[in-house]
Amino acid sequence: MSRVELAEVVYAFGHGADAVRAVDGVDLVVPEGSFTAVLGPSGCGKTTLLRLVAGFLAPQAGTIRFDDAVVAGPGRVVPPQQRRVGYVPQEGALFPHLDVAANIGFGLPKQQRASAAGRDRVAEMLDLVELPREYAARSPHELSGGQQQRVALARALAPEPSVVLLDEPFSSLDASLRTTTGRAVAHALQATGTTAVMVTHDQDEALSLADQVAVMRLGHVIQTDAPRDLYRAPVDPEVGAFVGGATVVEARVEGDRATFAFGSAPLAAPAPDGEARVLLRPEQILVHRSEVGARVEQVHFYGHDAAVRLRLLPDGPALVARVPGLDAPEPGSEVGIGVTGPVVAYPTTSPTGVR
Ligand SMILES: Nc1ncnc2c1ncn2[C@@H]1O[C@H](COP(=O)(O)OP(=O)(O)OP(=O)(O)O)[C@@H](O)[C@H]1O
Repeated sequence: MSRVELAEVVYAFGHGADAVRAVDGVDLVVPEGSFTAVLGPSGCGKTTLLRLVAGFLAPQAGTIRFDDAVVAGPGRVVPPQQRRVGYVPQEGALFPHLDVAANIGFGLPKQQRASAAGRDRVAEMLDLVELPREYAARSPHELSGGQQQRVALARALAPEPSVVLLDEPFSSLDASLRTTTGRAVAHALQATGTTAVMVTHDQDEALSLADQVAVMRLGHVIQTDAPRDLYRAPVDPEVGAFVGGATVVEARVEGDRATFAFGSAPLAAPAPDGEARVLLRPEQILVHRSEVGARVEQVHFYGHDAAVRLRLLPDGPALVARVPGLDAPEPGSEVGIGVTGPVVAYPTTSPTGVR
């Protein structure tokens, strides 16, 4: 398994004034054996980045390394088949005319495929992705979408690749299958110590499955962090809102605290004194029945919890709080609000702050 490193990688589609810089100077380190999610909205350059790592595209500038070996850089481009990359596409990836065993064995050396060692490897891979061994004889159309994606991962892992690349691998699955398949895939990658890069536009998927998340915007990677750190201290409010529910309110920073219209909170990270905006997560906003400070505008009940949309009285900004489902106040009622836990403050004048 390899560490993957991208340094100042650029790829533009088209030429001159019409060129689209899909990947615009990306730096990214994927540690050996880690699972990195590249997260960003549609069109931000995720797929292009993955195709550059796979070798389907060659960068116009910058360098891509697998461990110490340059696989793409000035004057050198190693073709995809020599990079030993496993690729798991969105769907429909399996060969429909081959059974599961032949699909999984496809990337193994020819002499190994029909041998006992090849059959053992297929069985081992089925175990790894938590599918019954009997499925080896099935055709892809006899499997559910989630099972097909597990087989696609087994096929990618069978030849022991340097790195596995996953391109929105669960996007065609329904919500519950997405979760179970995602967990099984993450578990198989971890069990084999595989270096993996997955692109996704789904923040829940990125935060729950990956060891580190690289957030992309307009061709740039703007933050790479462990899921918790990304959620707790996003580099700017836009990243904060992209990775979870967020309300941004005006505040004033003094020392290690931020004060805003309905209270104050300690800072999660140092920020300069003065005018600022703070990012509040819905679960940080507390609702008190005994006080009055905000009107409940809407309640979205999800069972285990509820999203409560509040308006600061008399005519202040809107906030969203997340409370245990059965504790949700009634729409139209008036409640008090507070904030728990540290907050991140962004100077109002920051070039990355919300304008
Ligand atoms: N073959 C192409 N020719 C011209 N422009 C392209 C081509 N492929 C992609 N682009 C442009 O490059 C940018 C990045 O595309 P890319 O497919 O990498 O984004 P993405 O983040 O993977 O999006 P999605 O989540 O929708 O797949 C977009 O602006 C897209 O329109």
